[in-house]
Amino acid sequence: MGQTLSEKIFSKASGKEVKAGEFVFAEIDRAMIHDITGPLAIKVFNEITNNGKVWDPSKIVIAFDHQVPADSINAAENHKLLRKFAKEQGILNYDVYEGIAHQIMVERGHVLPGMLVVGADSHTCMYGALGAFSTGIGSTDMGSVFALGKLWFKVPETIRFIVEGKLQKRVYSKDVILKLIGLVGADGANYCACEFTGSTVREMGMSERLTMANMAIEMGGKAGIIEPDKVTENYLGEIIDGYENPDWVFSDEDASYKRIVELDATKLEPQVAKPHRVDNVVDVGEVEGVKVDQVFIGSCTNGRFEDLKISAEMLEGEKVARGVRLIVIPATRSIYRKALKDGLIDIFVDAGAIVEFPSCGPCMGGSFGLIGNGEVSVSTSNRNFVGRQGSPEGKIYLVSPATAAATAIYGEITDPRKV
Ligand SMILES: CC(C)[C@H](C(=O)O)[C@@H](O)C(=O)O
Ligand code: SF4
Repeated sequence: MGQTLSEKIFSKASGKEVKAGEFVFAEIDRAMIHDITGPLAIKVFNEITNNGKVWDPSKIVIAFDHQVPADSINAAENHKLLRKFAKEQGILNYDVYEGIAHQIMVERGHVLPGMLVVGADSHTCMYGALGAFSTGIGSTDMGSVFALGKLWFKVPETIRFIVEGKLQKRVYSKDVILKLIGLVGADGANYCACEFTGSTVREMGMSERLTMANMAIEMGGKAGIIEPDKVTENYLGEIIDGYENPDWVFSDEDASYKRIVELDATKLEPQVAKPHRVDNVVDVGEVEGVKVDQVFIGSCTNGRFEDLKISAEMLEGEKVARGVRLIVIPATRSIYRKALKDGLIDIFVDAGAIVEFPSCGPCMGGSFGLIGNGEVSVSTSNRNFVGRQGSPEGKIYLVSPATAAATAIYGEITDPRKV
């Protein structure tokens, strides 16, 4: 019997041939913390090592993204603590205002195919788009990773999602992943590696693949994974000088899967996750006309250059509907710079949007851009739980950047194919 990509990565990381269901103690290739989860990881690390040294400072990344610039004294103190720790430990990969941790991890070349990566954040599953096994862990687990460079895992079973066919105009990977989450449910892939494959996925660029893997956690997945190919090679070739001979890993033909889920994507309509569950997914036609107060284009799910470009092309020469707030946040500084150079920021500002500097922004209602009682938010992010973006009496609909742009123009949920 062959092995899945995840079984292979865990075999390498634990130094023995393993199958799903086995418990392993595996070596970690990269570990990420950010301004919310980092302080507790450091506290635990200091307790268990008596203020010792981390296992390998070059493998640790510290990002500042949830509350930047500091929006409270508490946040400022957290930032201070992280900077101090980075300096004391010789951690060079710490960036105060560079953008969302997950995007930094991929665009700075911290993640390579075949790696085992952990991050103290649930959407760490995103980096699997590069053919790595990457998963979110708690801050206390991270404290021990910092000390040992190892962590125990149960090797997950894999669900294979095979998506076939050409997507219609203005239907994107966000619609595909929302559809899949709707099909299997928010707990449909609990503790499984979600492997995305099929011609639709192969046709996607890296930005779209990252959106898919990012939301694996919203169906309970331990990781989102896409086998590496030419797209992966080109992406890494552009960001890493002299990148070659990748340590690529693939699932064997005869690997065993927990489940295979197939989707014919040719007739897929733009999808919307209605309040208050990510698996409450319908075709856009079912919610068209719902009046909105705020539209947010950004987050680790859809804050990349390609997402901004899709939205900007639709907003060019248009105005945001009266009474609607459109907040646009590029995921990282480099995306922001590219969007500036390419004139996208001008288009957003001319249309009446508020463009903010890279951060998580309103995605989890942590700092700014909150919604009030009874208000409706349409968001390109990944969660629409009660109170996620402010008032528990508010409502959040999750959509693609195209549906978000169309909605901002009309002030009500709108099918992007009409714009
Ligand atoms: C703050 C952090 C723990 C959290 C996560 O892990 O997902 C956040 O990023 C989120 O999206 O809810
Ligand atoms: S953008 Fe949203 S989902 Fe992503 S890490 Fe930040 S808060 Fe979490």
